[in-house]
Amino acid sequence: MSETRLAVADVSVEFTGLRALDHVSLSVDTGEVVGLIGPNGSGKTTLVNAITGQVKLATGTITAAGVTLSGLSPRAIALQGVSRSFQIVRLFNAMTVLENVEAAALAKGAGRAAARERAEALLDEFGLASKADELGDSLSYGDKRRVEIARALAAEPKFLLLDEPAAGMNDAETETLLHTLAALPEKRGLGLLIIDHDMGLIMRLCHRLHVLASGRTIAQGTAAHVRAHPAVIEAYLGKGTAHA
Ligand SMILES: Nc1ncnc2c1ncn2[C@@H]1O[C@H](COP(=O)(O)OP(=O)(O)OP(=O)(O)O)[C@@H](O)[C@H]1O
Repeated sequence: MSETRLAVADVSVEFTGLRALDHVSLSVDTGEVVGLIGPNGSGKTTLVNAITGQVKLATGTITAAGVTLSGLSPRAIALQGVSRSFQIVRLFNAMTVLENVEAAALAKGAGRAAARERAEALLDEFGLASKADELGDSLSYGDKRRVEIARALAAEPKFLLLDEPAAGMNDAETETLLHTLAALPEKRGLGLLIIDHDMGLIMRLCHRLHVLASGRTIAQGTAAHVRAHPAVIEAYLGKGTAHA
């Protein structure tokens, strides 16, 4: 079992009357960016929820750096070095940007001075230093998304899972985010799993792609391999959408 791998093995998730994930296996190694794509309702967010303990598994196991995550609480999973952002941003609106990021470092056990230092460095990295004292609630949508990623990183994760980080960003913001995210795996020694509907972003950022349709893996591999895969073409064209 690899000490540097997030491994999802044979995972199924069931909701009443619906198998949202059907025996899915996927891995993310340290230093790697893996894109999770697929049409609407294909199970992408459910897979991230399964990894972070928000939904129960009907089959399978999930390990991070050799530690079994399945069965642990979301908080215990976070403490094992798995951080995430949400499709719908969840900031502490009554706290400042700096406090939002600092809180995540404190929750992971950093002392006050170290947490402040870590939070300030992250705000710099994400172009948010000038907004440090603004309340979460007052930020633009793009800024909220950046704060959420900075907050996830404040926990110094081994694996970072991002659910549509570029949603609602304009082209310039997306471009800046692309460069920031691309640098993360090497700079911070982490593995990145990213869901996004922006295929330009996904194709440029990811080393490998994993494609879901109706809860099943239909293709995986490089962008070139996946783009040419008949099942992928059919899944997208069949639904009349290119939404990932
Ligand atoms: N808590 C839940 N209870 C019941 N059904 C759910 C729940 N969460 C998700 N589903 C269903 O599971 C399926 C997969 O949903 P999921 O949100 O994982 O898809 P997705 O690929 O992330 O979609 P999108 O691209 O639209 O965000 C959908 O049919 C969805 O309606």
